[in-house]
Amino acid sequence: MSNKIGVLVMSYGTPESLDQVEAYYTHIRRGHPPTEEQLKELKDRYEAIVGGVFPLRANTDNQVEALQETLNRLSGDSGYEFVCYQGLKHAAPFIEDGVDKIAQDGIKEAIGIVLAPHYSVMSVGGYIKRAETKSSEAGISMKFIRSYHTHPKLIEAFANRVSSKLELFKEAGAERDTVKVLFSAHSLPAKILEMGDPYRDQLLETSREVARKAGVSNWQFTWQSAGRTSDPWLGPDILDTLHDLSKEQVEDVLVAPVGFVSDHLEVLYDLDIEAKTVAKELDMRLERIDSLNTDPLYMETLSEMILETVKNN
Ligand SMILES: CC1=C(CCC(=O)O)c2cc3nc(cc4[nH]c(cc5[nH]c(cc1n2)c(C)c5CCC(=O)O)c(CCC(=O)O)c4C)C(CCC(=O)O)=C3C
Ligand SMILES: [Fe+2]
Repeated sequence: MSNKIGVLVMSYGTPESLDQVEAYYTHIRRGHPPTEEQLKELKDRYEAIVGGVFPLRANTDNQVEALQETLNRLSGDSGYEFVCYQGLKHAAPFIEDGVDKIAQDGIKEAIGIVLAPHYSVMSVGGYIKRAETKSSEAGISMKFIRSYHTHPKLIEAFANRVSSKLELFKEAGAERDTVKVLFSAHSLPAKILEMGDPYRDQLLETSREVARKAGVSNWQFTWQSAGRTSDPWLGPDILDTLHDLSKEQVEDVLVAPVGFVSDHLEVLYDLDIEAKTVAKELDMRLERIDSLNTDPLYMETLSEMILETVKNN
């Protein structure tokens, strides 16, 4: 008899069309609608990346499908069958919808995992809290994976991407060690540090391990995509970092956004359009590593974390 285990795969969520951007933004702002100006600015950014297509939608679908396939392949004859459900933070199907579906399918045991490797009480912590509340209401026993930022296969996947992009600089005549590798992640309000949040330290650990694995010594960490609010966010921001590097005569920069696992607005706009424009003004060459998306090493990272959690029951 096969023992079914639900896997709630949680991700940020994205609108599916331009007319859904307002509802999405209002949800991110905890029910406070954006001003006309804020809304236009966000719509403009989505239009700039792909003209009204929302890549994170299909990317998340693909990741969840690939995860279910990888997980069931790796679990072999364990006797378990894993069924994956999506639960999104700010768009449908919401985290609560995913838990409801698990319950409707009569599954009593589930694992929750987030498509973001690093834990912060403000990011992954928020996903887990909502899933926990809903699953206890629904009578599902749910365990969570809080982070997987140093899993060897995750490190390997990022390191492979760094190495292959460094080759491009080499072909263009730049010595490997002159290329500055900039690891980056989504900024959060600076107050998380006073709360003893592990987010920054986990990101630095990932960066250090990827650099070591790829044989990179010329690197630093920087933040990106900070919110536009009055309280201070973690810095330095990547745009300031580029200005500083330019003053140090750095000409070649490879950005490795290790806080993200998929192509979406923060990568395709904040890096590929905004940061690239600034680099160009400064006469620097800026490249970005490819996103993990459904990289088999990433799918194996998630699967191994899930299988371990089930085994340790
Ligand atoms: C830590 C973190 C991650 C990484 C971890 C994770 O993946 O969870 C992340 C990812 C993402 N953030 C995304 C989009 C947005 N985030 C915003 C706003 C905010 N992000 C925050 C944090 C994070 N965000 C915070 C503290 C805010 C301020 C409002 C609040 O306190 O909650 C806004 C509002 C406008 C703006 O500020 O730009 C947008 C549009 C998309 C989807 C893009 C797409 O659709 O392609 C993705 C993957
Ligand atoms: Fe965000």
